[in-house]
Amino acid sequence: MEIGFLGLGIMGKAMSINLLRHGFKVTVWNRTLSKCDELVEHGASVGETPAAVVKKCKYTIAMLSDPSAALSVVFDKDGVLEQINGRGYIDMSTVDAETSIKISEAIKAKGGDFLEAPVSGSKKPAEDGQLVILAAGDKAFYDEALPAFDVLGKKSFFLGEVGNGAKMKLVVNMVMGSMMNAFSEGLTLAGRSGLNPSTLLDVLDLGAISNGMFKLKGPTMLKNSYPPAFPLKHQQKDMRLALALGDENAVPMPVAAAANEAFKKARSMGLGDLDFSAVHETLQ
Ligand SMILES: NC(=O)C1=CN([C@@H]2O[C@H](COP(=O)(O)OP(=O)(O)OC[C@H]3O[C@@H](n4cnc5c(N)ncnc54)[C@H](OP(=O)(O)O)[C@@H]3O)[C@@H](O)[C@H]2O)C=CC1
Ligand SMILES: O=CCCC(=O)O
Repeated sequence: MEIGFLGLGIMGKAMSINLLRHGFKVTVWNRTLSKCDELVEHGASVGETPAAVVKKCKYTIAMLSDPSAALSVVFDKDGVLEQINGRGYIDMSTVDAETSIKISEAIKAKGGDFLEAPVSGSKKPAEDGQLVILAAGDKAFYDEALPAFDVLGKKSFFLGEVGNGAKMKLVVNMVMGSMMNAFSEGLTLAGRSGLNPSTLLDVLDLGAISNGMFKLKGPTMLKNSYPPAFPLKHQQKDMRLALALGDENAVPMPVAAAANEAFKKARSMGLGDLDFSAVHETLQ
C-alpha cells in the first residue's frame, strides 16, 4: 500500500525509513527537498509538493515541527487540502488541540479522513519502531492505519475525539520538561556540593524515581554533550502549549512555568537546536 510522508526531520526520517524497511511503499516530501535524497536510497519515491504526495497515496502521514508548519502544509498552495478528497491524513506532529481541530475540520469538509497521532518516544524509539502512539479522530480510519502504527510503535492508544491526542501528548511532555529541569538542578547541586554526580546517577537508578530519561541523558549531560534527539526548541514549544492548556482549564502549573522559563533562557543562549537536556547549561 502506498503511504505518503511529509516532514523528514529527526523523527520523520527515522519513521519513514522504518516503514520502508517493513515493506510499505512510501512517497516522501520535505520542505528542504534535498533531505529526500537519503530516503530515495532506502527505496522511497519523492513528491514535489504535499498535494502531489497526497494525490498518489491512500493516506499520508505528517511529522512537522510545530503548529505553524502543520497548518502551512495543509492550507497553503499545493498543500494537503487540494487533493485530500477520498483519502486520509494523519498528523503525528506535536501541536495544540486547536490546531489539530482546525486541520481536522478542513480535511473533513473536503471529503477526507483525519487522525491526529502524536507520539511519545524520541529518535531511537522512532528508529526501532518503539514509539507510543496517541491517536484520536475517525475510528474506522484508525483501524485502517493500524498496520502502519504497529510498525512505528510498540503501543497505540485510541483516545476518542480530535484534540485528545494533542492534549495527552502535551501533558506528557509538560511532565518530562519539568523532570528534566529538576534532574539538571540535581546534577549541578551534587557537583557543587562536593558529591560525584555519577554516583548520583547510580543512586537515582536504584530508587523509586529511576526512569529511562535519567538513564539515557544523565551520562551525556555530565559530559556537557547534547547531540539532538529531541531539539530543545520543540520542548520549549511543548511547554508553551501545555501552559496554554493549563490557562484554558484554570490549572495552576508553577513547576511547569518555571521549567518553561529555563527552556526559554536556553533558547536565548542559542541552544535551541541541541537536545532538550542542554537546559542543563543554563545552570553551568
Ligand atoms: N525529536 C523527538 O524526539 C520528538 C519530536 N516530536 C515532535 O515531532 C515533530 C518533529 O520533530 P523533529 O523531527 O524532532 O523535528 P525537526 O526539527 O528535526 O524536523 C522538523 C520538520 O518540520 C519541517 N518544517 C518546519 N517548518 C516547516 C514549514 N513551515 N513548512 C513545512 N515543513 C516545515 C522541517 O523541514 P526542513 O527540513 O525544511 O526544515 C522538518 O522536516 C515536532 O512536532 C516534535 O515536537 C515528538 C516526539 C519526539
Ligand atoms: O516529544 C518528544 C518526546 C521525547 C521522548 O519521549 O523521549
